[in-house]
Amino acid sequence: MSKVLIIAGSESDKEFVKQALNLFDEWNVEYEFRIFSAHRNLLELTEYMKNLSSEFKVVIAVAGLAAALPGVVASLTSLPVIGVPRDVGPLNGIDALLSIVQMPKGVPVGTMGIGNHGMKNAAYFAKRILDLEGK
Ligand SMILES: Nc1c(C(=O)O)ncn1[C@@H]1O[C@H](COP(=O)(O)O)[C@@H](O)[C@H]1O
Repeated sequence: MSKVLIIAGSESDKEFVKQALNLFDEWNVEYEFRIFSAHRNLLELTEYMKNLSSEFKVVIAVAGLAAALPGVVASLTSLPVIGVPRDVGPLNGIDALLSIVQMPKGVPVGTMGIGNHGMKNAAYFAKRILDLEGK
């Protein structure tokens, strides 16, 4: 069974991420949800990504503020990575968006919009990627 991996930067992102998890539950899409911060737990994140199961076909990486996480995840896998900028902090997600969207060449992150719509669209986009397998 193909699965989606969702990684968020903090426990404080959990409720936000739930919007995507609810959609996956509704669609019977399998997923794993993990919390890792590139800033705070880089070594653990790297170790986890090194041993990733081949069941995963796409990764969603969610972070607010200075959002290094999606780019770092994209540097550690050849799977498609969808980045979601969370609308937190004094800049309301503009900081996270700019951290995610301008990746150096060769390390792409498919960047969604800021906030709730971006989180839900990440689920829709991941589902489209999984659906390619049956086509
Ligand atoms: N942007 C990052 C990264 C990272 O990019 O590695 N790690 C945590 N964070 C973000 O910091 C915000 C506040 O986190 P805390 O509530 O833990 O202080 C969260 O939205 C998280 O995604």
